[in-house]
Amino acid sequence: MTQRSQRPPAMLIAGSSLLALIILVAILGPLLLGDHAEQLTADVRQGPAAAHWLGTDAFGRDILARTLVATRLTLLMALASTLIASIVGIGFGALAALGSLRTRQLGARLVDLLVSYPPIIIAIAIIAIFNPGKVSVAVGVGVALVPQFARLANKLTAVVLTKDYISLARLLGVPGGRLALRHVLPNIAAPLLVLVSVVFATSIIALSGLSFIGLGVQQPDYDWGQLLAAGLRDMYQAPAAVFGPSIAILITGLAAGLLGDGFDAYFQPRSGARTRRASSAPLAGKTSEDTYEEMSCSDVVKVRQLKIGAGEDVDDIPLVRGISFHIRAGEIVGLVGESGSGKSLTAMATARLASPQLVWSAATLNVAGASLADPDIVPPKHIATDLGVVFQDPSSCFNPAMRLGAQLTEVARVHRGLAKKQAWDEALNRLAEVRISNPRLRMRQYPHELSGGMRQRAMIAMALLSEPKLLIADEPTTALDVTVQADVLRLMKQLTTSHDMAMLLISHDINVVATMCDRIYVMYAGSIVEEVTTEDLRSGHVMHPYTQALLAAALDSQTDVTQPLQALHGRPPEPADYIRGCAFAARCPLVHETCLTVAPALQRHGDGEVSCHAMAPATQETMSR
Ligand SMILES: Nc1ncnc2c1ncn2[C@@H]1O[C@H](COP(=O)(O)OP(=O)(O)OP(=O)(O)O)[C@@H](O)[C@H]1O
Repeated sequence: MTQRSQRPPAMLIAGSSLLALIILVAILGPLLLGDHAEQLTADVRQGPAAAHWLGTDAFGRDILARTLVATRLTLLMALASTLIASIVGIGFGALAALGSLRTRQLGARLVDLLVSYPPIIIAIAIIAIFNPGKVSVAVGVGVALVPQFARLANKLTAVVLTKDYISLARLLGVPGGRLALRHVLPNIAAPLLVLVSVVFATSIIALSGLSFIGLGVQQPDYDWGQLLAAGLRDMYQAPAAVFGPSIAILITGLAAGLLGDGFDAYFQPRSGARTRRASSAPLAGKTSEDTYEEMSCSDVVKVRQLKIGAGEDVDDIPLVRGISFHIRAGEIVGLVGESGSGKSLTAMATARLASPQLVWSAATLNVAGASLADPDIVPPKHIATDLGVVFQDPSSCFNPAMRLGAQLTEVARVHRGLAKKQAWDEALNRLAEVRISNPRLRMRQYPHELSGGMRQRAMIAMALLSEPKLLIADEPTTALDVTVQADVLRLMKQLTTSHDMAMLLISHDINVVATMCDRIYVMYAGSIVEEVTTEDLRSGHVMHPYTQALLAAALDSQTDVTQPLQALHGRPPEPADYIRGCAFAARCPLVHETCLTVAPALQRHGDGEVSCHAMAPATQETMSR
């Protein structure tokens, strides 16, 4: 991802000016000096003189003229090598990263293997197969430099694919080719452009070196490498003969280097990124529309026994351990818990956006009327419209290489099939609705030109454009300044009412969910330990010792700030350390023998549910004795 500084740096101007001059020489040299360079004279092996500034060669030909004429062939070969290396390398590296887990692993290994071979050996092997000549040397050097592009493109693509705007693009149903061209390529272009200039300079040196040792350009053609070889043979009689081609190689290398450094300075890593929706991750195989099923109840989401694991099997390294929840139409449901409890994974799996590195299963996964519990089923297209996602970090959710207007209108066009003008007006209306100042100006700006609060509002506007039935908001205000947090939360609550949508709000802040939600699920170590209504939460009627501890540790307007807060000591266990019993046992003030060996089941409690042995009547009796 790239961010342009206001002005092209001096290096970029110097590099491109120098290269333009060299290209001019390459165009005009053979036209104006072609005959002169071939002219045989009796003045053989002469030093520099007024008639021949760099002297003459063994046939009395003017070395300066030959150097200038050779510019065209040398540049054309370097250009061909660079094009072969970049097109094949970027294509291979990016496609390998975009493929399935197995393709990615294989691709990465192959790239590592190729990089370990010295390029010059690969080039010589190819030339040996096709015989020395200008075509074989250009192809040989090009192929030899493919791994450099492949490795960089592979690594950059892998990084870009972790960005939220890619997840959202997938949810949007953007096809693979378009995803690669519009969302991946522009965001990996800057470092690749720098590499292009480096490889261009490298290929000139490699091509000249191969011509120098007789494996490159053959008579009667000549390039700088061949002129250098001829000059070296006559060096003792006419030492100036090597100056021409050497200086030409040096100046061209310098121009490419300046251009590369200039690009590097011009394109800074950009902090922003942009949103769109995504179809779920692994999605191959069966088609999806047939999986559509009407749900008889008012639930927008119904999940039963959702398990997510990081091993071969969902139970190997369990991250989410068989949780069940539901969200009714128009309802705001909170998912609260400490960092690492599995909130984001739950939300992403619900949207079928779980990372392809993870395995998951669910007895039921009904979202907006579609049954998505089979990981091999491609979610139907309407899921992309019915689900909106607002991520924690607004800067990672916009494509930094596209203006806000282009990104917003794309959502309206893809989701709702609106014409360009209509989509533009719709996007403007949404920006105004989320109270972004001067929406017309913002539409023309890049994401990095907006403040964090504005970007978050823009992301909400983008999510609204598809008119979703459910908005998943993953810590939507955590990255914002406290002064705008409350404002954004208030706005989101208003929007759920005005757009008649449900919301799954993820937060580690129990005060936030208590203010925003109708119902709250409390998560701990990959399990839901309590479901509680807002009224009960606000009045402190919570049953699980963990929920009680979260409430006690929270600061709100009623907190007596003269008294220390009751911190919850210790840390949640790592997934690999989950015990058979209750995961909270090590931190629980009510811990009992049973807690260490038997996992507590969820049981109804008032309007909610709780999973704690201390709440079970039998255990309560035991404990009170
Ligand atoms: N792709 C992954 N591979 C392996 N483990 C993962 C992956 N993604 C998340 N995890 C692990 O899963 C657990 C739950 O992560 P998750 O992001 O859902 O937590 P969270 O409750 O949302 O926390 P936070 O508020 O910090 O985001 C953590 O232990 C995390 O390290």
